[in-house]
Formats: sequence, C-alpha cells, structure tokens
Amino acid sequence: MGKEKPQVYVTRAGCPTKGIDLLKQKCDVEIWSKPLEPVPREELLKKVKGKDALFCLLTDKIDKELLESAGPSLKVIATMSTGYDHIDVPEVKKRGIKLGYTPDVLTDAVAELTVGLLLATSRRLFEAHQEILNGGWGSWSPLWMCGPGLATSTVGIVGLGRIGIEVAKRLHTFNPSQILYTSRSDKPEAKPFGGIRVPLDELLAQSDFIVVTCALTPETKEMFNDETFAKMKSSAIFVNTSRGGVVDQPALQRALESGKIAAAGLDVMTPEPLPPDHPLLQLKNCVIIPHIGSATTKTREDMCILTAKNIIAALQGEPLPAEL
Ligand SMILES: O=CC(=O)O
Repeated sequence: MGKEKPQVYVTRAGCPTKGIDLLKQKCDVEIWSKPLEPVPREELLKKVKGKDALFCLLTDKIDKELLESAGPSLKVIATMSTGYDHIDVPEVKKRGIKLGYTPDVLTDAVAELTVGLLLATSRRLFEAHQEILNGGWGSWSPLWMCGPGLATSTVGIVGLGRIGIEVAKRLHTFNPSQILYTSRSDKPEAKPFGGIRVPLDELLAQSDFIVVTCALTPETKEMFNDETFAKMKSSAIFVNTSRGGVVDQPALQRALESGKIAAAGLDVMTPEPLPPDHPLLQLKNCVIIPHIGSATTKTREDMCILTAKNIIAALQGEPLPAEL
C-alpha cells in the first residue's frame, strides 16, 4: 500500500467491529449507514466509483454495471459470505479484480442450524408451539403432533461439500440406517459416517430426509421442481439451507399442498425477505426461518474479520486468505 490510504466501501453498517477496525487501521473506510437495509443500488453505484476495495454482502448484486461504475481503481471485492451467486465471477476475473469470500468459518454454524431446522420440521416444533398458543393442546394424545424420527431413517444430502459433510457427521449421531449423498466424485470424507454416493434419482426415491447443501449454480438452479418432487417419498422431509434459487418454489408449494411430500424446512427462499403474506407461510407443513444459517455471533465476527483480511491482503499484493 502507498502513502495514501486505500479507499474501501462497506455496504452495510453494523458489521462486527473487530473486522471493521482491522480495515480502518489500513484503509479509509466509508460505510453505508443502515444496519438492516441493503444500500440502494443507485447509492452503491455512486459510492463504489474510484474505490480501491469493496466489502459487500450477499444482498449486493455485483455485476458488469457495478464494475464499470467502480472503474479501474477497484482491486478487490470481498463478500462477507460463502455463497457467491450474487457475483458475476467471470466479469470480476476478466478485470483482474481479486475476489474474496468466507468459506470454512461458517461451516459449523450452518451445519448446526441445518440440523435444528430438520428437527423443527420433522418434529413440528413451530406448529406445536402454535397449538399451545391457540388452545389446541387438549391433553397428551397418542398420535397428536407426531412426525418421523431420524433413527433408522435414510438421510440424503444433495451436494456433499464442506457444509454437507458437517451436516452428515452430526446427523450420523442420530443413528439413521444410511446416509446417501450426491456428488461428482466419491468423497473420502464420507467414510466415517458410512456415506454412500448415489445418483440423484436414487437419493430422491430412497430418502426420508432430503437435505440440500449444494451451491446455487446454473446447473443446480431450480433442480427441485415438479419432476424431482414427484420422485420423492410422500413422507419425505425436504430441508434447504443453501439458496432459494435451487428450488422452483411454486412447485414446492404444490408438493406441500398436495401431499406429494410431507414437509419442508427452509432457511433460504425466493425472494428474501419473503413477504409476510406469502402463501408458503400459511402452510403448517412448511417451516420457514429468515436466512440465519451462519447467524452465531462468533461466526459473523469471524466472517467479518476474514472479509477484512481478504481486502487488506489483496491491497498489499499478498495472497488472499480465502480467494475465490
Ligand atoms: O448464506 C450465507 C453465506 O453464503 O454466507
């Protein structure tokens, strides 16, 4: 870095201070003022002009228009996320701009949340709580609020990456009879939990729990649709903590309404935020939480620190700790 401090734009207020303080030691930092709202597009296009670095979130679209608006000074973009479907990666690379993201530091948090969401869905926790509030808890009853258990079940993980592996390890301790997974190649990491690689259709047909942890790419976009839901068991529980875009959402709604599948647990959906009057929120067999997979305080702090470190390394001409 030269004598003048590099200019960084941070697209959200309220990022953990440890990471932002790191940035402030080395850079001039300008921050969008609102913690709960993404920076409006026009403002972002204006603010990014002439900046050396951009610290962004998954709510900011990073495309050709933005890169052109930033101009040739932009050396690095670091997203405080592991997913990068909001970024036009080829456009960024074409310009020689470094790209940082935050894998690994959120893996445990997302895996924990995925297990929590699966259990909340299968054991109907939100519905059961609602029954207490609305007076529906008459007495302990033999089949009231029953759902499937994990023990002796078949679990299917779609996309056995870092997060999928940690989900599988945790679910293994609930004693399922088998854990199936899809992946381009066999994963040696699946050995400890006896994971079996199968074609997608086999996973869909056999699994009692289908857990989606794959990235959103052109290949996975809306891979869960009328056709794939039709291949699942009518008792299947579908859980998605990856990206809403992997699901054709109207098809999911049809599957839940018609009983083609039993229930779904979603941490991600389309759009986000989901409007409070969205029909999916009316379904008792659909558990929806607001994209909080990585939301532990420590994880968000680690994500922010890693994003800051990615920016500082790139500006110093050093290898990024987590480069895409
Ligand atoms: O969804 C969260 C992330 O991609 O970090």
